Amino acid sequence: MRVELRDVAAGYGGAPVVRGVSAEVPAGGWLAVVGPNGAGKSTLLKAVAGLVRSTGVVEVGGRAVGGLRARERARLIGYAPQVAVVPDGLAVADYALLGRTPHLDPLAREGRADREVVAGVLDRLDLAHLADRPLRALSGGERQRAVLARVLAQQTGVLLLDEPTTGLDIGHAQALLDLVDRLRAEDGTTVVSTLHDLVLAAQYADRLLLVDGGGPVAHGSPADVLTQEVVARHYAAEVEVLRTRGGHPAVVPSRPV
Ligand SMILES: Nc1ncnc2c1ncn2[C@@H]1O[C@H](COP(=O)(O)OP(=O)(O)OP(=O)(O)O)[C@@H](O)[C@H]1O
Repeated sequence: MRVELRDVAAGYGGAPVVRGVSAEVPAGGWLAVVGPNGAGKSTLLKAVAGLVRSTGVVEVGGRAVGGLRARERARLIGYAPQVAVVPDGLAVADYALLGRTPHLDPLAREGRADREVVAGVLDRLDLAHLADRPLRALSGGERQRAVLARVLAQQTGVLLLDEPTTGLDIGHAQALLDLVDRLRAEDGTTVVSTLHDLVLAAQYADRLLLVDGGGPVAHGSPADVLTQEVVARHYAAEVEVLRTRGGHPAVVPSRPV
C-alpha cells in the first residue's frame, strides 16, 4: 500500500513543528525518517497515523488519512509510538490480541485464527515464553517487543514504527527489523519508521528522509544521505562513514585521538 506525503505540515496547535515534507513510499518500500533530537520525526509519523493535525496531503493507498474513521484507519495503518502507554496488568498475549480488534465485528470476540496470528507474532518476537506474564513484569526491551507484537498482530498494509529498536539489544533489534523486512518483502507491507541508529537505518530502509529543525534537508538512498558532511552538519557530530560488507554506509562516531 503506497504512502504519499505532499507538502505536509503538522504540530500541536501553535506553529507547525514540522513542515514542507513531501515523500512517496511505494508498496513494500521502507522509508526511515532520521534527524537529530527534536527535529520533528515523531510528529511527522503521528501526522501519517492521523493522530495530530496536519495540512497538505497525507494519503495511504490513495485515501486521505484525515478522512478515515478510527476503525478503518486501524485496519490500514499499524502505529507503534516511541513510548507506549500500556495497561500494566494485562498479560502479553491478551495485550497483543488487542491488535486484532479492528478486524473483529463489533461485539465479537477473538477467535482461533486471531489467537494463531498472535501466537505466531509472539513466537517470532521471542515472546512466546512470556505470553502469560503481565506487562508490568517485563524488562524494558521485552515491553517494547510486546508493543510491537500488538502492532504486528494488526496485520496492516502500512507500519509506522517510531524508534522500534529503542531498548533492544543488538540481536533482538536485528530480529525485529528482519521480521519487518520479511513482511515488506513477502506481503508488500509499507514501512515508515524513525530510527536513531543510522547503521540500522542504512541497512534496512531503501530511502532515508533527514529532517532537521522541522524541515526536510536530505532525501534519497542511504549512501546519498549519510555522508560525513551531512551528518556533521545536522547532528553536530564527528563521524566516519565506513562500509559494511553488504555495501551499506555505516556511520560511526570518531573520537578525537
Ligand atoms: N505534545 C506536544 N506538544 C507540544 N510540542 C511538542 C509535543 N510533542 C513534541 N513537541 C515538540 O515538537 C518538536 C518536535 O518533536 P518530535 O517529538 O517530533 O521530535 P523528534 O525528532 O521525534 O525527537 P527525538 O529524536 O528527540 O525523539 C520538539 O520541539 C518538541 O518539543
